[in-house]
Amino acid sequence: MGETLLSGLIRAGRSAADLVVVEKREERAAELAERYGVPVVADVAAAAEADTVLLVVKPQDMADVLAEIAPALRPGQLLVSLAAGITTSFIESHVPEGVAVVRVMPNTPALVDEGMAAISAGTHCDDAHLAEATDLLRSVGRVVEVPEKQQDAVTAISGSGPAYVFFVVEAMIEAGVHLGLPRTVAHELAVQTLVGSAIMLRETNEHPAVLREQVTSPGGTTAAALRELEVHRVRAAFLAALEAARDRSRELGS
Ligand SMILES: NC(=O)C1=CN([C@@H]2O[C@H](COP(=O)(O)OP(=O)(O)OC[C@H]3O[C@@H](n4cnc5c(N)ncnc54)[C@H](OP(=O)(O)O)[C@@H]3O)[C@@H](O)[C@H]2O)C=CC1
Ligand SMILES: O=C(O)[C@@H]1CCC=N1
Repeated sequence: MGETLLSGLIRAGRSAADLVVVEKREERAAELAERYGVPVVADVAAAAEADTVLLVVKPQDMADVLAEIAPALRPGQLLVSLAAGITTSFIESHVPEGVAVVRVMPNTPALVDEGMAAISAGTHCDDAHLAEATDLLRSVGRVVEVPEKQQDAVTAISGSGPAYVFFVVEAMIEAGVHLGLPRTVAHELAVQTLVGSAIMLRETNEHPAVLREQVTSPGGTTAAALRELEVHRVRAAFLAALEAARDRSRELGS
């Protein structure tokens, strides 16, 4: 996720000289420096001099990283965390008083500048901090502000969401192959169907149920397929899946 954001910031015209990446593994550091022309350092504390620090480590590593970086932080700086589940109050309790914290839940379509990010302000965050975080994330897609208590649900829908979509496409390709289509053809049909449907959703602004009804001819093929999806409780499975993701996000933050 960190590299996705880094590449987006550079595409959006941020100067590589204004960025510093922290990467401890030498091989990976060399790869990032070569690919993006950014300075890459191994010492977390060295990056703490930046006005804005993005934290893109796993939730399980967050306490260790905060312990490393905290002594070098100063009030007024902005910390932007992209970690699932980690609350702004957890971060605030590990850094000096007055450091501003913004919690963000991004997603991987940021790689193609079609990301969806939800942001929530912590206690010491002013409008300028929130605007800076919004600006960073807007480089790679859309941004909404949500109350922090909604972030676990956001994680379940848009943070993890791309994986569900890829899973469905994968299942459609496998089904196409099962029906006798060459794999390359099944792949192209499924992917373009997804892209076309996604653009329709955004451009028509219609409810998905309306668009689904337009495909569903009375007594036709789509009705036959949708009946099977209902019999196999796909809608209920999505509800259970998103609840599991929401619960896991809460767990990661506790
Ligand atoms: N993947 C996704 O779709 C999304 C991820 N997120 C969040 O983004 C964060 C990163 O996730 P993801 O990119 O998938 O995970 P990765 O494991 O790919 O990335 C985590 C990175 O953190 C580095 N790291 C770990 N410990 C330290 C440390 N002490 N100092 C400096 N760097 C460290 C790792 O380096 P190394 O490889 O050398 O160990 C690795 O590059 C998570 O908190 C996740 O919740 C949020 C939304 C979507
Ligand atoms: O799977 C995860 O925990 C991360 C957070 C949202 C998407 N990926």
